[in-house]
Amino acid sequence: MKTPLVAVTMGDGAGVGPEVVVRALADPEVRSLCRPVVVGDLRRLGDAAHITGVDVELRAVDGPEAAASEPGTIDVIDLGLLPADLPYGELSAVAGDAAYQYVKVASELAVAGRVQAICTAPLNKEALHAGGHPYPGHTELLAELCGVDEVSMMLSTPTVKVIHVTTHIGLVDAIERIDDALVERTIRRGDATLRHAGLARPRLGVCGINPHAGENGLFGRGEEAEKIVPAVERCRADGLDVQGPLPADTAFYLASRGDYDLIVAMYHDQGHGPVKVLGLETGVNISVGLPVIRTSVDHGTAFDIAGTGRADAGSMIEALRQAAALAPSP
Ligand SMILES: NC(=O)C1=CN([C@@H]2O[C@H](COP(=O)(O)OP(=O)(O)OC[C@H]3O[C@@H](n4cnc5c(N)ncnc54)[C@H](O)[C@@H]3O)[C@@H](O)[C@H]2O)C=CC1
Ligand SMILES: NCC(=O)COP(=O)(O)O
Repeated sequence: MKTPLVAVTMGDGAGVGPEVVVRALADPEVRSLCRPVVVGDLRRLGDAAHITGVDVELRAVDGPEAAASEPGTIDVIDLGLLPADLPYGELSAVAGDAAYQYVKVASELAVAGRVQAICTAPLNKEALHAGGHPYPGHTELLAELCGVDEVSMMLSTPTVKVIHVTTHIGLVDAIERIDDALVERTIRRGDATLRHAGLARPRLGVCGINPHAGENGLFGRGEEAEKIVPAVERCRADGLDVQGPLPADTAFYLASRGDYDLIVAMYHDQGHGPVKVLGLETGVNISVGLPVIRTSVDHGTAFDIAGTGRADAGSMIEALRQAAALAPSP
């Protein structure tokens, strides 16, 4: 049986993206699960193979259809956008623009059905902006490229999964943006995703916004009652197994001991903080609501170690595993 074709974007060439990509794609287990094709710069990937000591042949291909399964070869759609002397660990508008172009090509391949999933290495948001693409991140960029209005960010680890109601906006704006309709749509997207993954009736815990979920009006301005309770009630009325609003700190403790399959976080750091504490190696970022499958590493460009060969590829390997698991049959 053929494994799914996955377009792997190289991310920001000044960061650890090329290193985690070559390390992950040399992993025999990854190659038994999918046929990857990297969208990036072949020369930079060669540099990364040298830095990491990964013994691999890099091969330029015109399209994903030629992608091989063997771990000894990495197939690359070479956009050739980066200068040979691009420094590691420094913000670069050229690398930011290139990272955008890789995602654009990968999304076109996915929308055309030429790959079954996209898996992204990290881009640097400041570089992306400096390169002329003012998107908050991949999620919003892919939503626009795929013609979708709203996408949710899910972080998945073996113990805790979390979906976010808001992500890359300021905290004051996030609280302003949260309303019961957005909370409800996020709950339903999370529930549907876990059902699709095989859970018959996922158990969801919904965080409050304020400390102790407002402690019955002691803290905050009644945001829980106004923005969260109606959404939870509507979802429960439809038979979803949803509890909340819960104190966010307790919600993550309860999820870690197995009481919930998915936590619904109201804003970026509420969901990301607990997941990052579990380690960078196993976390995967999954876009929920796109017409294509997209997974990503759960870490950033790590400019402090880029070019040193120290980058751990665990998150990239897990992101590729999840991409292969979620992808439709080729
Ligand atoms: N999927 C994506 O495209 C993501 C992109 N970013 C972007 O990355 C940039 C840097 O973000 P930071 O907050 O500094 O986080 P970061 O994840 O790049 O770095 C935080 C710390 O973790 C370490 N680290 C990260 N990845 C590692 C790996 N694979 N192996 C070993 N150590 C690793 C770094 O060396 C650093 O000490 C920002 O522009 C941010 O927006 C951040 C998260 C995800
Ligand atoms: N905090 C997660 C992150 O920054 C990744 O965002 P995206 O690029 O996947 O939208």
